Amino acid sequence: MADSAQAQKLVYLVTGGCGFLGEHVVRMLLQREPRLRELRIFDLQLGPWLEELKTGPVQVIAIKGDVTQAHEVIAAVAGAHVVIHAAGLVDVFGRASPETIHKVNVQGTQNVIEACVQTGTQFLVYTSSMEVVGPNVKGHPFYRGNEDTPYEAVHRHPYPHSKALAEQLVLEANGRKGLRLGGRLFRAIPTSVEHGRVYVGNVAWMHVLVARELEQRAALMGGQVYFCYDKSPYKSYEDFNMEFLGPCGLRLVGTRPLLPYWLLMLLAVLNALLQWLLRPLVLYAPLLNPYTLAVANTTFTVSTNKAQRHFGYEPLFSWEDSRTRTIRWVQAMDGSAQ
Ligand SMILES: NC(=O)C1=CN([C@@H]2O[C@H](COP(=O)(O)OP(=O)(O)OC[C@H]3O[C@@H](n4cnc5c(N)ncnc54)[C@H](O)[C@@H]3O)[C@@H](O)[C@H]2O)C=CC1
Ligand SMILES: C[C@@H](CO)CCC[C@@H](C)[C@H]1CC[C@H]2[C@@H]3[C@H](O)CC4=CC(=O)CC[C@]4(C)[C@H]3CC[C@]12C
Repeated sequence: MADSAQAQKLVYLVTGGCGFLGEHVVRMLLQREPRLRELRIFDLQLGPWLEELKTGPVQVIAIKGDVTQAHEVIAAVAGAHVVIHAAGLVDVFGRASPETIHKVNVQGTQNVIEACVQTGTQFLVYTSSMEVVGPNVKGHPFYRGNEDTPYEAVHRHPYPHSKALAEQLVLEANGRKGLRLGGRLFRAIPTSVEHGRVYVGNVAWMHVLVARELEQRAALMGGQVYFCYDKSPYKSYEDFNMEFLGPCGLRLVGTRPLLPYWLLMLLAVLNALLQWLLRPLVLYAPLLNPYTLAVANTTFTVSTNKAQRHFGYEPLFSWEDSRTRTIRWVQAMDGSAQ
């Protein structure tokens, strides 16, 4: 009894805990962090699924709050041993204004850092983005690179720009005291363009491990950047999607892109122009714009074992398991959309 009371001593806060990644982190912490006493979940929107978590041995506290509001963040952070900051505005489609993206991703992160410093929370794990590294607008491939691979990063788009600024803030702060299925998709991207993808469960697992090991290995791990990786195969964006969409009844038509690249780019530019023209009347934010086309059309994969070397990370879910789970998830999403 005394042992378990002593063992269960940690207070964690997950910002963006009701988002796609955040929910996985929350569930993973409850399953796999035996030292957890209290788990605070901070988000703009709280999901109804939180209720079921409140009946377990860990005290789960849902906090409806906004990372852009410094006082709300301080109140949530106070007394937490570890903060996992996964809240963010993910938008590469022009839905939100650059100012809003900056406010949530950069100012929000600054507020989290300040709250940690002010309240004495020593351990902050920040979810960045591959977009911070690239691909760059020049289309330079990043072929199975690792955290030390030189690559010319250029951030013209508001989302990667904001994530890069926020990552820099976190690094600098280190050490400071204080769909409908059944249909066809048309291939647009060559199969030779390789994309790195990671199963969300493994990303969540890496967060849990980093947070757990950070205290013991602060000298090694503090201020470090870790790529997320697992055993997912290197494939083009569309071929990878077909690993899940194929078993759900979708078919990818064409072994080569059906439209030439210049035509896709023209469509992308037209979309951007339409977005600009229509903005006073209606929000037009299609999937295809010059930025998303450049990302989809540039090889960007990682090959590293830094997380394994620094804190013993091994993927929790095999590729087969990740694939099966994702197929089930896609099927469930489709079911609930109908
Ligand atoms: N979706 C992706 O492909 C990738 C996402 N990331 C990063 O991972 C993190 C989580 O992303 P996802 O779970 O995919 O996105 P998501 O949109 O599902 O989750 C983000 C969560 O943050 C919350 N949030 C947004 N603004 C907030 C605010 N002002 N205050 C409090 N909470 C707020 C949202 O309500 C949402 O629940 C983000 O920081 C994102 O930049 C990194 C790499 C890839
Ligand atoms: C041209 C289309 C033909 O099928 C395909 C368009 C696909 C794009 C919408 C996606 C291709 C790559 C995606 C991005 C990538 O996975 C990295 C990301 C990381 C983040 O932090 C946020 C999301 C995203 C930018 C992701 C967004 C969608 C794509 C651009």
